[in-house]
Amino acid sequence: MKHGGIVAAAIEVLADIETNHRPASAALTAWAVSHRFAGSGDRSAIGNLVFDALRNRASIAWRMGADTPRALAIGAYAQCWGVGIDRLDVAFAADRHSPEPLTDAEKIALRTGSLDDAPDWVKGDYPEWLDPAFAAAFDGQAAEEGAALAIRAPVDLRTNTLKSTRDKVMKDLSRFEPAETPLSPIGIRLQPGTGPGRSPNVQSEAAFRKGRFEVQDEGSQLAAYLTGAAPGQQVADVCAGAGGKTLALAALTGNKGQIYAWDGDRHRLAGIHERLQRAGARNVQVREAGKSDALADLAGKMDVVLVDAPCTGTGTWRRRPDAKWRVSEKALEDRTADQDAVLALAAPLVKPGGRLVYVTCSVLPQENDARVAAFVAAEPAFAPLEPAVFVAATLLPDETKARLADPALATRHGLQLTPLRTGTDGFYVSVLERR
Ligand SMILES: C[S@@+](CC[C@H](N)C(=O)[O-])C[C@H]1O[C@@H](n2cnc3c(N)ncnc32)[C@H](O)[C@@H]1O
Repeated sequence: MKHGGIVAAAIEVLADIETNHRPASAALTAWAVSHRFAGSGDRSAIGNLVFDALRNRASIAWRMGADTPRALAIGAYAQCWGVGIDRLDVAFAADRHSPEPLTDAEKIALRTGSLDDAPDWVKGDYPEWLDPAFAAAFDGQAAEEGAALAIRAPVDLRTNTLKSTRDKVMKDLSRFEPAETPLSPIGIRLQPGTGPGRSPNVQSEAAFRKGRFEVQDEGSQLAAYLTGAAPGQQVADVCAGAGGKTLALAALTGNKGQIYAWDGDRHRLAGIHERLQRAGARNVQVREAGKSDALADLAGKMDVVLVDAPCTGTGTWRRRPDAKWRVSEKALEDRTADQDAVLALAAPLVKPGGRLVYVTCSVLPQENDARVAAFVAAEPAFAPLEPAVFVAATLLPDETKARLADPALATRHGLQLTPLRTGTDGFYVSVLERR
């Protein structure tokens, strides 16, 4: 497909998302099913344009003076793919599947649209109702932090040290031009595609099938390190989901000691068994999902309890931009209630002197420091550690420890990683010691 057709298809998909309140991935699949002539390259180009439009929705709408699917797709094509008006006109003229030619008003908007007078939520491309939360979290940098959450994310991989080394995996994947991640000593970064270009799909690689690496954002890798888990320890992962952090913990503990993986939802936990096997993780016991008495025998015995809490996922907007415009005040309220519930469930498992580690992939203070503050008010036996203290107690290299101990990353009760600050997804980590 030529670019005119790609823009037209993106307009259709954006309209479907808006009209039918569908997730972007479902709308893209529906489009592909009804347009079987489109090849996989076309489908990923259309997907890229749709996701770029959603990542940058507020700023495109401001510049274009309209929030319609057409304005968003054309604006994303010009703003994110760097196509000037002349080339845009040529691209549209060269393809009979193009949308209607640009109007004079669109041409003026594309030429002169500016964000100079735009409010922070437009410059930062986040929902207006979250402005107070962003202002509180980022003290004068809300627009910049939001804008960094609106850029395509790289593909980050975690070397599975139970089976390989970073150097070997980088050789396995040399055709993707891998680079070492700056902070995680076992992370590998592949750059995302630009414009219509595909991002690397590494899950069909032999090295993946052999369990030598996992796809995992560098921030998530760091969160696993920040638990301080070490070989020989007893660790409970009570929101294990499909096991992303469980696998990282198994590698960190070198298969020595015991990890107990559990989740409130049996469907989410179901995927963990196959992943554990592929990764060669042998020190993980998966406890029966849903039933919290499945953890009763662990009470007071754990060195580390990880609560990788359910959250709004605001820190992952680079990867899931449609979620950004769907998140609601009600969803935020529901998640904070879940977070309080799961902290209360996890706390009794920690042994005296042990650590409760609270993690979210959110940047909203309501889900982060506020939850920790509410928890310690109810459970005075737990005290949040200073980031410099819990960072020092990890197996991270000294340069990473120095970077993560930077006071600029510290919040009242923990540590906040963001795309702007650390080049990772947005992750919050608080470590509480049981006195
Ligand atoms: C952020 S996800 C976990 C991701 C996973 N740890 C990983 O690294 O791939 C949060 C998980 O918390 C689970 N959850 C939600 N409420 C819960 C509760 N009250 N008790 C236990 N798990 C809960 C959800 O089912 C979900 O799998």
